[in-house]
Amino acid sequence: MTDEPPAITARELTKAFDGEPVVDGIDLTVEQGSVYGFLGPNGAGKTTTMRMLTTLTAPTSGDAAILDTSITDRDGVRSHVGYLPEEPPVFDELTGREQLRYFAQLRDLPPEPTADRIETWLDRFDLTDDADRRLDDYSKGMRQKIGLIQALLHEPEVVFLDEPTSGLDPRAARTVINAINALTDNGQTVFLSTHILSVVEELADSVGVLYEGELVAEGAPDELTAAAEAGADSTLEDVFLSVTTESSTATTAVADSNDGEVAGEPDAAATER
Ligand SMILES: Nc1ncnc2c1ncn2[C@@H]1O[C@H](COP(=O)(O)OP(=O)(O)OP(=O)(O)O)[C@@H](O)[C@H]1O
Repeated sequence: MTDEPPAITARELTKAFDGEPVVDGIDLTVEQGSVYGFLGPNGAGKTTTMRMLTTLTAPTSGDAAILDTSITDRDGVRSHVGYLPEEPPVFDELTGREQLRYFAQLRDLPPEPTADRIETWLDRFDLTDDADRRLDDYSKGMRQKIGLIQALLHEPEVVFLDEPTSGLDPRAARTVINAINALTDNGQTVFLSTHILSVVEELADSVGVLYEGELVAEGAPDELTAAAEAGADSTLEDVFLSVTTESSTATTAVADSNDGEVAGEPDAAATER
């Protein structure tokens, strides 16, 4: 389509702890302006993958790039990415507003537009009235919102979100989902890890399922569900369950990245990775 680089590429990306790979040679390509839903059971290696892609931990082997900037270039990658980890890094003794201003300073963001932007985000997430309360008085959901604003404040091209709706009430979760949609409208890319499959179904342009450190299925949500055993009635949950059981092998429906189609019958669609 264009010669823009992908937002994210990973080649044979591997991380081992004590010689045991927890992320085992994954290959990924995420196009700019898309939402990539990253699924997998607890302990599959999702957070470790995101930590590698955001330069918080170095791979044992393999390589990855954000917009053509290798993850070995920490400062280069940091300027392109925002990251909301499962536990947002905030200082309990600061107020919500102070935390965001402090983060803006750390990022060397220009004070004036940033101050306005902070107020806009606080308002959007219904936090204006609580912005001068200390973070140790915040609920989990409120801290989550501050963490999310922090990940978005510098308007990064690529945003990594680990369970962004965790702890949020339905209204706040809807605000986050709408905010994710607005990001992609703005050309930003979202790499979204969540266990809430309805969020992935609603938002993701493509989905990858990680199981025991390997990418066992990948494709557009409708392609994955079409290739699942239950056929037309399949849901992402069916796909998730079928590719993440002990008995499943790492041979599952994977969309052909060239033509976006899953070939043939469900069983025949199985592709070795
Ligand atoms: N620093 C570490 N040292 C040793 N093992 C680690 C370390 N960090 C993660 N692991 C192990 O790597 C595996 C993958 O963990 P990871 O947090 O990436 O999984 P996850 O898919 O994000 O899980 P969850 O959905 O529960 O958040 C787990 O077995 C975990 O115990």
